[in-house]
Amino acid sequence: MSVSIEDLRQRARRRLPRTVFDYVEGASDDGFTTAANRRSFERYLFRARSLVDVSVIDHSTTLLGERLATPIILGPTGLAGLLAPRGEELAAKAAASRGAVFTLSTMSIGTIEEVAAASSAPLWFQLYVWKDRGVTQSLVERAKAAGYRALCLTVDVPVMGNREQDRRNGFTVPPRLHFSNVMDVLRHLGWVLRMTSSPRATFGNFVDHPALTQANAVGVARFTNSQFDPAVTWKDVEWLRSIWPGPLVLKGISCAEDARKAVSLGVEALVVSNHGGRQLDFLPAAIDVLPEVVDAVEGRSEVILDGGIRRGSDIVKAIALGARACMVGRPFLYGLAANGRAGVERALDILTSEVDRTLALLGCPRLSELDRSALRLDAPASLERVTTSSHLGPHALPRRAGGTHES
Ligand SMILES: Cc1cc2nc3c(=O)[nH]c(=O)nc-3n(C[C@H](O)[C@H](O)[C@H](O)COP(=O)(O)O)c2cc1C
Ligand SMILES: CC(C)CC(=O)C(=O)O
Repeated sequence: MSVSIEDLRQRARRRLPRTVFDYVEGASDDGFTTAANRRSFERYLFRARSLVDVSVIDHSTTLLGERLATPIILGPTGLAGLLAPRGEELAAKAAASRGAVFTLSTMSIGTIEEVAAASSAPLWFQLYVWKDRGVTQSLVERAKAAGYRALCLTVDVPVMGNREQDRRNGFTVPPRLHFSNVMDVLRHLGWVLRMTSSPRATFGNFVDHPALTQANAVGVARFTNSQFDPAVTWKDVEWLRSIWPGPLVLKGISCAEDARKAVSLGVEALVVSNHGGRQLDFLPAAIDVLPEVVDAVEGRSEVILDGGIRRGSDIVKAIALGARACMVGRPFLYGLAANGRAGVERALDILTSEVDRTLALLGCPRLSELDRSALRLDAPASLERVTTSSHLGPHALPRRAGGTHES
């Protein structure tokens, strides 16, 4: 039985061919940022209160005007349908069963319409802007027609990050057998057999694209770099505002200046994210950027933290630092690969029960009442080893003016 996200990860590793697992794990360049996303959570320690009635725990939150049963959002992940047949639909169903938001990637295997039809979860659509603005506009219109509630524009992929392992593996869409991976694929016949029931093995929203035939496997970076527009600017945010009637979310914000610019354009929510360390390497850990962005927006936009969450305690730390909710990527993908819909539900249940236990032990029964006073903001000497090895220094965290830290 999987009792932690790491257990699900190990199961996913056993069940997936190496090239597919490597794609999920993929970090750019030296993997500094991916590792920092995890490591930096260790720098935030708790200040627990005792003798508080914690017999009832409330981990609900509000986001974009909606009350949500859980602060966990399933983030956009391209090609999730390679982990299990109809993978996006299964994950969206799991999200619905737990009251979580599911975000569908532009680059999913399942289409905008298939996923909307399969799930009653609150759905967000993640957008990559294509050079052909006609394609972009039609994606937005399809999402609107299918009932997606928010449009989540990813702003940290002007070009694809350098995922060296995918390049070594010759990872393509559809995945191709070649001399170097044939033995590995044969060792994962269960996956091969399961995937025979998949409707397709390429980007579902672009099935008619001439570059995407079964006969013509393309490298993900080659394809996306040829289609995504590296010239996207704030003007496009204004354009999207004009064609999308609902809330707009920007994902991939990593500094105060961009946060303030987004607020000035009326963007409703920002996702502090470095794409799980898959894009620009040597960005700081997302949790270390969070206070800067929270302080910059001054409550005029909601802030979501994304990157490195593997424990409920990570979620509690992010909420205490001012996030409204947290996105997870790999944790639910591990669950999906390990056991389909039930695996995603397991991932959500593991994180939720860890949130609840952490809140109880912290003496704060309501997630919405967390603030920075729940954390020790200065890394004590016991953390020196961690801070030294992470190159981040002990005082990266700006204090909120008038914070309750000393109370
Ligand atoms: C396999 C995979 C595919 C991803 N695809 C997308 C995508 O299509 N669009 C996007 O905005 N982010 C994408 N991401 C980034 C995630 O949305 C999220 O930012 C990241 O996974 C968070 O880090 P975590 O995996 O540590 O939770 C992807 C991440 C992974 C692992
Ligand atoms: C298919 C890719 C474009 C998805 C993505 O954004 C990623 O792998 O990080």
